[in-house]
Amino acid sequence: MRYLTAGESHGKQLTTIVEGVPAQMPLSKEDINQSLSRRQKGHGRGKRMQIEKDVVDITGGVRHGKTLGSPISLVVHNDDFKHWEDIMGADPIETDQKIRRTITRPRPGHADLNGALKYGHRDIRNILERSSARETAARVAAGAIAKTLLKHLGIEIVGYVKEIAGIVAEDQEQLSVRGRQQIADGSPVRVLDKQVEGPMIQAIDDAKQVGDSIGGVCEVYVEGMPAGVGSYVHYDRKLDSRIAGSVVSINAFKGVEFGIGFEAAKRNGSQVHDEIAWNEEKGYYRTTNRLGGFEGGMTTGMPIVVKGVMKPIPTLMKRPLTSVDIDTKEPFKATVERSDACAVPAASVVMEHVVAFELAKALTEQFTNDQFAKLKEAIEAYREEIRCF
Ligand SMILES: Cc1cc2nc3c(=O)[nH]c(=O)nc-3n(C[C@H](O)[C@H](O)[C@H](O)COP(=O)(O)O)c2cc1C
Ligand SMILES: C=C(O[C@@H]1CC(C(=O)O)=C[C@@H](OP(=O)(O)O)[C@H]1O)C(=O)O
Repeated sequence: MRYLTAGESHGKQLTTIVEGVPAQMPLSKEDINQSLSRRQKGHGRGKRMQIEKDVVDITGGVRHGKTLGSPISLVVHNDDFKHWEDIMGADPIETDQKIRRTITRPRPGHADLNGALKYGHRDIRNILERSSARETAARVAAGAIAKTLLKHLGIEIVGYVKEIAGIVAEDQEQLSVRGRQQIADGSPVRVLDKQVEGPMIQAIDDAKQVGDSIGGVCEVYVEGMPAGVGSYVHYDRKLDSRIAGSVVSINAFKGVEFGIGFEAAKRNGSQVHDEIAWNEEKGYYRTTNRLGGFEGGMTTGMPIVVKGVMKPIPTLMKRPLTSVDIDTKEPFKATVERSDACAVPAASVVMEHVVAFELAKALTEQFTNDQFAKLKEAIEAYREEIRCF
């Protein structure tokens, strides 16, 4: 499976093409719309989320509620486009209008300056339109198809907020995937301990009030992946490395951890590795899950636990950093009209969906992607084979 997305933040629409989804898998608009709607929730977003109501139009690859095996094309319209038609249209415009609207002041921490240097654009709008995390709506649409595939195979995945501005949601460790889903379904910023919910929301409100931004940590938890998915034989087949790449590819994500992650550097080996046990019902399993479900680039059959860290949003409403105008070369202090103060809750939904895509991709590569029923059958047979191994 693979996917491509196209579209600018304030352009007409976002388009996603997903290729390699097995034929005859049940898929409805509702499966995708639920995910799109979850991505739009979450405390800390700016005014744009009040304008957009993301819903998908399936324009190819699905007929009568089932996939055809052909590429699936998905469209999500930008409701904000109506305010931007003259700025974002594909047709040429008058030079004086162009000059008036040209953006020449790059924001530190965004793609503005590097993108302008690389592509030679003197109007930074040509960079920010595509580097905007609006594109994550298209990625969530692709990931929702992957999630549907996983669900039909008995694999459950959920993403939620782990930490915001240093405030940690401690009580999640003991929860099952269902418990974690309840957290994510309600409001992605809600956590088990009500004591924690308050301070997180407060931290976001405080940042908003002073016109600054804050980041945090998202966690994705997966139950039901069989052991041995991925491979140790070549770097680009290691599933943990593919997941790490997909997480860091989310806008503003700067790091990834599996299981205890960076904490492993401080511990002895006996406190890091997970002992192997066996019983008739489960087959092989680990008595702990400190490595978060991966050994040798392959799943261990234990829950996958992966964290991603999101830096604070770079556009700062009232605490502008210094930058340089690319026309005048004069320093200036950036100010803005609209931005998110914190997008960690929304990003946890994005992370869930990019991880889901990597898992579905690995399963369809390892087993089959022709017919969904055959994929299911092959995985069930494999589960039984490894249980008795
Ligand atoms: C869901 C989500 C919403 C975001 N909203 C904003 C925003 O409102 N303003 C902003 O400057 N950056 C926002 N970002 C972050 C930028 O898109 C990101 O920092 C930028 O693309 C540069 O990429 P980098 O931070 O990965 O280097 C958002 C990111 C995500 C995941
Ligand atoms: C539009 C989305 O997020 C946007 C991501 C974003 C950025 O710079 O990354 C900047 C903001 O866009 P605008 O300048 O239009 O307010 C966010 O709203 C979305 O998540 O759907």
